[in-house]
Order: sequence, then structure tokens, then C-alpha cells
Amino acid sequence: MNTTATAPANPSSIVLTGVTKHYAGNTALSKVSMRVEPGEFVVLLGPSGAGKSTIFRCITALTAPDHGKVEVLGERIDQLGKRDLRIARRGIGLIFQQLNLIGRISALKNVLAGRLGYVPAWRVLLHLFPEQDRQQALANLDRVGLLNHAYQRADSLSGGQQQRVAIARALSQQSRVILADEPVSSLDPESSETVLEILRGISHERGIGVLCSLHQVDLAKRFADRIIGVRAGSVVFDGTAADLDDAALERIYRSRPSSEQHSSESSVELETQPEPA
Ligand SMILES: Nc1ncnc2c1ncn2[C@@H]1O[C@H](COP(=O)(O)OP(=O)(O)OP(=O)(O)O)[C@@H](O)[C@H]1O
Repeated sequence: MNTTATAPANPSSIVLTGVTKHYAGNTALSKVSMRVEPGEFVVLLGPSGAGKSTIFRCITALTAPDHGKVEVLGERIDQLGKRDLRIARRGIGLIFQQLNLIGRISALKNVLAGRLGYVPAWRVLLHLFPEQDRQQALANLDRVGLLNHAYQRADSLSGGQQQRVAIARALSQQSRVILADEPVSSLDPESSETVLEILRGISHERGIGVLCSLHQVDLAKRFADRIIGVRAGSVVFDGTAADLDDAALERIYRSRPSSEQHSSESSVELETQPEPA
């Protein structure tokens, strides 16, 4: 009998099972279970302090859970050694709320930085990337609508354009999973829509599992394939936009023991005005 453990052929992008995390007596996550499948664009909703960033930190193994399992592409990322962790992280593209490009170099070079970890360090230092990587980087900039800006300094691009460069970089990194932590929090409505449209588009086209935290309920409803709502470290909703009714929004943004709730509270207001961050 073959007892060797092999990863499934088409594993889920992300699976958290019973993940609990405490910080000095404060419970950041309590028995969180959730999954993201390849090609699925999942939005994480929740008020400030709900645990969204802690979930991202567990998925990238920057934070170790106290209990539970974290699997990325079928691998227990919470149990990997240093070298295997470095390799696993190559497959995870990160798009953060703080723009995280190198401002003084071009958009193209920022996208090529996605090849770090695939090409030798001396090539990176000398900016000598293989021609194939350059062509791929240009194609990825084209995919996010920025081919005309390839040689422009990153810090001279608009906020929305910079987030699109970060997406192109994740594509050059050959990410099979993308974590986007409030990627549109500093953008105007039009740029926000463009960025989310691109994120959802590449997820569907390339079979990338995307987990994206947002504070805007209306954008979550418009773009997400599925929405996961967290409140005080627990998953309190997991369903489609159609399932995210006033009662679900109440659970995410106004959760309190039922004895404390007042039936007169306006639930319509919740849909457009979630608790401020
Ligand atoms: N390093 C830490 N030390 C102590 N407490 C922490 C730490 N990181 C997070 N927490 C606590 O864990 C809880 C969850 O925080 P987290 O940053 O994950 O929330 P969030 O949903 O991402 O919030 P926001 O939307 O404001 O970014 C909060 O109560 C926070 O104060």
C-alpha cells in the first residue's frame, strides 16, 4: 500500500479549518473555517477589528494560529519550514491597501519584481531579466490596461493605476492565489470599480483564487462570487450577494446578544452605511 501523502490534483486555493488566534488575552480569531476555490473571487467583509487582517496573516504564515489548520493550494502553510515557506509564498500575490510599489522605478520594473524568487538574485540586482519575463510583464501590464504606462515611474501613476501595476506584478509572479487587503480603500469610485473588475476578471480567466477584503458593502455585492462576513473573530455569514440580506448585514455589522437588540433599528441604513472603519 502506498502511504505517501500526495496533494490533490486540483486543490482548493485557501482552506482555513477551526483557526483560533489569541493576542494577550484578546481573541482575534475564534474557530474560523472558510475556503476559496480556484477561479473564485471571494470578498471578506467585516467591521474594523473583526479579524480580516489576522486571517490574511495566517494565510501567508506571518501569524501562526493557536489552533486549527491553514491550507494554501493543498499544503499546510502553517507547518512549513523556512525554505518550503519561501516557495509557497511565491504562489501568493499580495495587494495591500497601502500602495506597495517601488516608487522610483518604472511600472515595468515593478512588474518584473514579481519574478523575484524565480530568477537569480544577481539578475534582479542588475535588472537583467530574461526577455521572456519582460515580454510576459508587458503582456500583464496590457491585461490591466497599462501598457502605455510601462516606462513611467510608479510614483507618478495614480492610486488606481498603481494598484493595477500590483495586480500585473502578481500575475508575473504566477500567483495561483491572490490576497487583496482593502485594495480600493484609498481610491475614487471609478478607479475602485476598475480595480475590482480586473481582480475578478483575472480570477475567472486564470483560475486564481482571490480573497479580497472590502469595507464597501455595495462593491462586495456587485463584484463578489461569494461573500464571507466576519464579526469579532468569527465567521457570521458565508453566501452569495443575493443571500446578503439585512439580517445578514445586521449579524456582520451590528452583532450583539439578541436580548440587547432593538427591533426599531433601521436595517436599510446598514446596507449603505456599514459601521465606519
Ligand atoms: N499584533 C497584535 N497584538 C495584539 N492584538 C492584535 C494584534 N493584531 C491584531 N490584534 C487584535 O486582533 C483583532 C483583529 O484585528 P485585525 O487587524 O485582524 O482586524 P481587521 O478586521 O483587519 O481590522 P481593520 O479593518 O481595522 O483593518 C483586533 O481586536 C486587534 O486589536
